[in-house]
Amino acid sequence: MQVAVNPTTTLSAHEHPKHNSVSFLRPSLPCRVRFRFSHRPALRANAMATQPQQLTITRPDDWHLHLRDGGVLEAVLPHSARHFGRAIIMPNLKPPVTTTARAVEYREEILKALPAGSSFQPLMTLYLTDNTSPEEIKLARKSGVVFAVKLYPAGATTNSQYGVTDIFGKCLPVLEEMARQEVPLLVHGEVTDLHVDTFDREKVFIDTILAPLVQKLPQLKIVMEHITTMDAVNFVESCEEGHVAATVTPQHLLLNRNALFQGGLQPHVYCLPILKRETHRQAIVSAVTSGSRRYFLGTDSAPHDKQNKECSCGCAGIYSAPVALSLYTKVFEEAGALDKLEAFTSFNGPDFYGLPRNTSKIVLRKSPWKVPVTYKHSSGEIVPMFTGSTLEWLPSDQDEE
Ligand SMILES: NC(=O)N[C@@H](CC(=O)O)C(=O)O
Ligand SMILES: [Zn+2]
Ligand SMILES: [Zn+2]
Repeated sequence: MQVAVNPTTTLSAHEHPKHNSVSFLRPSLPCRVRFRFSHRPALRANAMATQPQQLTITRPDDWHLHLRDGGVLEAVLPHSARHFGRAIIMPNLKPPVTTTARAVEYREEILKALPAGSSFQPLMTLYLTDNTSPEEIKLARKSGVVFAVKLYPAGATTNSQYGVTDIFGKCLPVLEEMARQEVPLLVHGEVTDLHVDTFDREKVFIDTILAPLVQKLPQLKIVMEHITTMDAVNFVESCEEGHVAATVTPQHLLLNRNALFQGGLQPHVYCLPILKRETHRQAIVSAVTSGSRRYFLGTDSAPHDKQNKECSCGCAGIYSAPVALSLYTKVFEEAGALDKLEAFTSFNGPDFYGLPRNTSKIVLRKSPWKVPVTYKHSSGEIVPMFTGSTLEWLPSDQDEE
């Protein structure tokens, strides 16, 4: 990774002096008030003196992405394809992608919707159900286009109603086949028991499902998707490196649960697992910026039409694809860990999946830019995370420089 302290001077990242930085939750998202990052002025002046203005990093991948289909796919795909080399494509369509044959078709739809000249690669996944067969896993492996299988506990999140009702009762033969074929299991890690408090669902899932699963099938590769708690961090750290890893979203690094209620109910920061309290956010930031190889970028960018977010029973999901790279960079900058950014965005994911790292580069420049208020699609519009606000880091392709 190269770091430029001004646009003309380039240092390698490890030579760069760590700056004093603050990591705190800025007051967020009052109704109709634009989100703005604020630093304490004294620290800001100090930080400005040493902070780099430009970074060149290996092209990142997104290891957790919802692209949907039809008009929404066409509208959102360019935002991911612009800067990411590859993405793990989530299978929770309506109806879900439960077979390799359907994954192959869906992949074709995505490739067709790509902007001309894009080399973005969709890495497909299967949606695990109570009836998925070990045979399907062999087909998936043989296809060369399916890279993982996704576990949605039935009822846990958007379009999860066909998900698994009893993992140990119904899915062990499939999971054993996945371990044999080295197909990773991606996990939405929340229990669905209505008696369990929403904020505890990840921890209870770890205790009652994930820990026993790792004990039973230590060879199965598992990615705990979109982790939100220090319990998840502790769990991931307790497992063998290379067997259990986690993706982390921009929202769980930047926001705590206050953001949901700041100045009124805020549907555009509602996602699952729900935002947690500040101590959990801090634990995730520390884990991710520590340089550990167990964590990698997964935006969980999850577009829903504005109407389905701003209504009496709004959908869970935050559309972050256009802003994610700016936000991750911000998080690492605030933690004084810009030298660890590239491993998180571009190395740890492919290393875990056993895929080559990307060879092309992107440039992240400090150049304030305004997030559009909405993005139109064929039958509606999508409100992005941090709608209408100004972000500091602007990503661009190296050859655009
Ligand atoms: N994260 C979300 O809140 N929503 C996702 C589903 C998921 O990843 O759980 C979606 O598909 O909308
Ligand atoms: Zn999920
Ligand atoms: Zn998701």
